[in-house]
Amino acid sequence: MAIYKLLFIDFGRVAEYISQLEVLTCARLAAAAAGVLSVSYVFYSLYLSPYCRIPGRLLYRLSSLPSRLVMLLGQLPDVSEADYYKFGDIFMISPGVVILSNPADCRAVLSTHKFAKSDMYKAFALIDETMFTTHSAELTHVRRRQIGPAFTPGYLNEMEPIILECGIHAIRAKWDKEIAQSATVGSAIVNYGLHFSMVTFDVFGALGYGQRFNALRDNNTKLVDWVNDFNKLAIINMVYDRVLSFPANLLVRRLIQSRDEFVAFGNAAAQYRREQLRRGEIEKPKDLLQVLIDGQDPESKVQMTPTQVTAENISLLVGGTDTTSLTMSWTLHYLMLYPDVYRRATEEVRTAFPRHCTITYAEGKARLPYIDACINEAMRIRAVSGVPLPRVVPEGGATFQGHFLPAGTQIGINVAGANHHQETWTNPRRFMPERFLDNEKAKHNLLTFSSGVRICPGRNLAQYEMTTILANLLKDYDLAVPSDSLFAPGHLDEHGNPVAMPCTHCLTVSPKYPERDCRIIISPALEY
Ligand code: HEM
Repeated sequence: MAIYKLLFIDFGRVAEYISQLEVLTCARLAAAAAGVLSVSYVFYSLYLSPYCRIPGRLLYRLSSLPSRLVMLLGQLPDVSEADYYKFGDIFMISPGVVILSNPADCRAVLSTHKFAKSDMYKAFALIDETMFTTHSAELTHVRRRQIGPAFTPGYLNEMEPIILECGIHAIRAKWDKEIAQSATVGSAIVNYGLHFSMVTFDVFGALGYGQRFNALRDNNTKLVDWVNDFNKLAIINMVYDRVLSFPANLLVRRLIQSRDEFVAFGNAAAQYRREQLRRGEIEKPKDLLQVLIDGQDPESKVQMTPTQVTAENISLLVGGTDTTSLTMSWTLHYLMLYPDVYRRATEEVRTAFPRHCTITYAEGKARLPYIDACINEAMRIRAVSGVPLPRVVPEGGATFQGHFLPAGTQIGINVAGANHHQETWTNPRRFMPERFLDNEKAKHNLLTFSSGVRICPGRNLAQYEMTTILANLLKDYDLAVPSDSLFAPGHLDEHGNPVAMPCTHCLTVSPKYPERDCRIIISPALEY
């Protein structure tokens, strides 16, 4: 029996009654009903919902629109950081979405597969499920066992000649050429943001595809364009998850075509490698592509299919290029804002190494603790992953900061908030690399690479690139901010710290105006 009969509602008579009412009266009734519903919703959200005692901006607690808008405008990193300072360890950013900023809480969530990644990650599974997109603990384990060997120190040492060739050697060649061709004798202005981006793509192109793209030298942006298109498609897929099906796919035809070309390129690179090896034309190279092809889970003995190889390769490329280059950009930016830090970093490297040499990762790690601390401090103060990492509360719910969160609540791990946590970091708004010197606890509290079961598997590769590039550049070049730069040491904020260039966020936290703000004057360091 229909429910309305149970409730003794005769809809025929209701309709007849409504038809007899004047239009104006109907409108008034509708408005009154909408008003009552709205007031009830606000009342429920603020006083009755399970989240009603959790602080947060009023509008954010009532609707998901403000946080979506903030995200669209690229302001999420600033808002996540500012709201941490305003509301503390726990706050709401959207109905049913709670942000955690206490490093211990964040680590507790990230330490277990029980708090699974949210559905948002599915948007990136544009080819196949990958280590990055999967919810499955089992697949995560398998993939980490298959791909993980690429990021061990032993294997990274084997890959280091390529990292140096496509990284620091390529930048040196570029910068020397810029200086030689500059109208100003002995110096040039370059855009480090652009150059760091190009080299990380070149390093990955060589390691993941066995090819030299020479993005930095020849401005070949093929790989960069594919990744940008891939990211755009993933973001649209996040907003509208049927975009890959007819008819919506017609609107993103170009992006789908670009993805298909990218996949075909990846498949062909792997196939070519297999054939070269089968014909005995080459020795087995030591690179990422080879690990992806060979990678076998020691437990299940499972290897990846060709599609999985290509999907994981793209996922590593997407996850590992901008993150690394942007971290280098923020590091250099902060060094320019804090002249004492810059001086100490250059003194350290120029005391430890002769003028004409290339510092390897192992040498840098062993003898350049201050530069290592500068990179860590840049990763803390401006984490390129500084937006909440979404996870879901499991069955049974969970309690954080005295608030019970029911199952299904979405948690955002506020990397920016945790990295500014005032009880964890002294004077968190200030760039102070020395806080990382001889301080394993500080490194443990740094959440920029995430933590726990889904911690960034590529962090060691990123460290190889960042240390070798930054240490060698600080050794070989004198760097200075152009006189027309808006962001210089003397330009202080209300807390007495140099104002950093503004940032924006798409998938990573990047300078908002890189053409304007990432310019730097370079000149060869004097012989010493
Ligand atoms: C400074 C550079 C980097 C930073 C700051 C960084 C940061 C992160 C963070 C925060 C996560 C967790 C994301 C989440 O849970 O939503 C992550 C995951 C990941 N990163 Fe990185 N990353 C960097 C470099 C790299 C590199 C070089 C690679 C590979 C070449 C890489 C590959 C990955 C992959 C595959 C994941 C997914 C892991 C999983 O979900 O199990 N990353 N990274």
